[in-house]
Amino acid sequence: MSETTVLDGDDLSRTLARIAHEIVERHPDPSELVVVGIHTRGAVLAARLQRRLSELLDREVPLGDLDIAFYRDDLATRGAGGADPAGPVIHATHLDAVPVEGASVVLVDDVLYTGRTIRSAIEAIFDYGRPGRVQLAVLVDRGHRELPFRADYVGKNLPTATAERVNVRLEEVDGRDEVAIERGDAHPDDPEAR
Ligand SMILES: O=P(O)(O)OC[C@H]1O[C@H](OP(=O)(O)OP(=O)(O)O)[C@H](O)[C@@H]1O
Ligand SMILES: O=c1cc[nH]c(=O)[nH]1
Repeated sequence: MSETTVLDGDDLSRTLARIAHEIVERHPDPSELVVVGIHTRGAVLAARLQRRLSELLDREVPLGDLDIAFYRDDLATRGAGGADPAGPVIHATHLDAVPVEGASVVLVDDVLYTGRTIRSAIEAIFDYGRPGRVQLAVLVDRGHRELPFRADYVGKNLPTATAERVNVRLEEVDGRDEVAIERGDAHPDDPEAR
């Protein structure tokens, strides 16, 4: 197993600044803007983006976070709630105080891969209200979609093999900011590994 760093802390900070500016450009009426992050690292990124957006717009942009564990379509196989130690960790969802109804929700996650997390997140949001629209911001799009989603704001497009993993590390969770590609040990003749 080997790892290559593709974004360091400065790159990550510049990337978030760019995404914040893109969001502002595409929201002529910022009063409808709401930011919602997906646990765990998507919520951390959403909080950072919300701080930048609030500064740029000179108004407090509403911020929420959600845990999609109970909405996953693979809940039965992954387990949840702690019965299976390999299952997803359940966090609280904080959307009650967020004006989702009619809003322009910018959903934030660290990695976009199959798209299943995003499908679950949209389902979760609709339990709290009917947004006017939902846009997606991700730090990394690594390809390999299994559902028809694309991101509106992408920090970095990172073509990957399925045997690889993108590791997003954030100061608040991991002690440092970094994006790295971890290479698996797939056989070199395996077309999926290229
Ligand atoms: O598009 P998808 O195929 O749904 O994959 C993307 C999701 O997967 C990751 O979480 P993961 O379940 O790997 O757990 P993590 O929080 O430990 O990174 C990542 O944080 C995204 O939320
Ligand atoms: O490579 C991947 C795939 C899913 N989630 C991640 O964080 N990285």
